[in-house]
Amino acid sequence: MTQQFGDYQLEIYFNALFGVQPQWPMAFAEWEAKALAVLPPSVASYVAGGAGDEFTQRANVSAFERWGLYPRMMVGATARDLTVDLFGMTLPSPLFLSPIGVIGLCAQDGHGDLATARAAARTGVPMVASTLSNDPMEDVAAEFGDTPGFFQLYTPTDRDLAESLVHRAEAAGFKGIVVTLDTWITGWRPRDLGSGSFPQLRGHALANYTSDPVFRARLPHAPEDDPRATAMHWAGIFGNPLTWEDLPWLRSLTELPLLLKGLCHPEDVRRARDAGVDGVYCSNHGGRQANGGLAALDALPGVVEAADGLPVLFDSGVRSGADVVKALALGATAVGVGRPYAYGLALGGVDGVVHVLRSLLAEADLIMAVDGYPRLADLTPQALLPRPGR
Ligand SMILES: Cc1cc2nc3c(=O)[nH]c(=O)nc-3n(C[C@H](O)[C@H](O)[C@H](O)COP(=O)(O)O)c2cc1C
Ligand SMILES: O=C(O)C(=O)c1ccccc1
Repeated sequence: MTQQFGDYQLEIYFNALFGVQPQWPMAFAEWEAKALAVLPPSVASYVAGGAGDEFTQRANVSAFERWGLYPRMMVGATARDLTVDLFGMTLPSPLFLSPIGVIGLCAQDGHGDLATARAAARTGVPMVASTLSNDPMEDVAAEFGDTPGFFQLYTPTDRDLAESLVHRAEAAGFKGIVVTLDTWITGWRPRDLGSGSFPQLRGHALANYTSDPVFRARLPHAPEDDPRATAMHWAGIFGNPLTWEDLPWLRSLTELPLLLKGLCHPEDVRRARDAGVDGVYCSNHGGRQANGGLAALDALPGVVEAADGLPVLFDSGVRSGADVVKALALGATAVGVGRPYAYGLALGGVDGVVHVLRSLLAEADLIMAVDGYPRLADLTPQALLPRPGR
């Protein structure tokens, strides 16, 4: 049975009819404003901020405005099918939760990684769990229920540690490894620089390292005894400036599906494909890494063409169900939600994340109904028209 995600709308109206008013904001701008007001200021600016004057971050969002979906009438789209096949699994929807390294800090109790995993269990929306986590990956994976999860690897320079992290992810039951390529060095982020605050350097989100036997063995003291030295050691091994010559080694670490995150150029996608990756992940890290660059959405069609049938995951700038539909029409296999769920978590914990995901899915589902595209396969580039004059 496919879920009719649009039913969330009826649930909200009927609840209100019987005296239960909606608990949370219904649109991104309000989630964001309210969440930023409740988060500690340094976390709020870390999450909301990006590289440089945040031109690319804004471009990610405004790129969606340049496309419009052609409405098609008399299709009879009474039932929609949003199920997606990915690496042999059938997912109820094409959404996933993008990795957010400080998601733990977005929850009041500091366990936002676990809360996000619980939201994944409740919605069937897979979580891509970051290497940077307040709770060890084994504890995060234990919350997934029947929903598959993916592990996002920040490849350390210490190869033994990289291997240990991947093997732990396999043992914990993750269904794929997502290697992020665009963050081996941190971009120029004026907001964080202005406050001199970088969460990981203050010891946050390092639980996957401090719980790792290889990492621990390299430290002269137990991480608990000297958190500052631990964070300094982490800073020394965190970022590996990988080259294409490293890809066979990464590929050799696991038989799980291997995806590369941060690919935007078609030539890079072809190289990745030739080297045997199982999927590509088109993203510019939400405009947090390099400013002045293109919107990720503008790179998506070229990535899809070069991927030549490999699954293409996409994120950067998705703020609404309409955005989800447009990314799917431009060829994404699955669409990642980033900042919006961090804000949902800050506002309402697990329920807040579930609300954000259900809202995005309800809107996407209702657009597919109203505009006459009942199946994901109906959403093709021909369904879109660039808006004139933009
Ligand atoms: C606060 C924050 C932390 C992030 N941490 C990670 C991370 O640990 N690993 C990773 O691959 N991407 C990370 N990202 C990037 C997201 O996975 C995703 O690409 C980005 O949020 C998409 O942009 P959007 O949120 O503006 O839609 C982070 C993003 C944010 C906002
Ligand atoms: O903040 C980020 O986007 C992120 O993923 C990160 C993680 C570690 C170092 C620098 C950036």
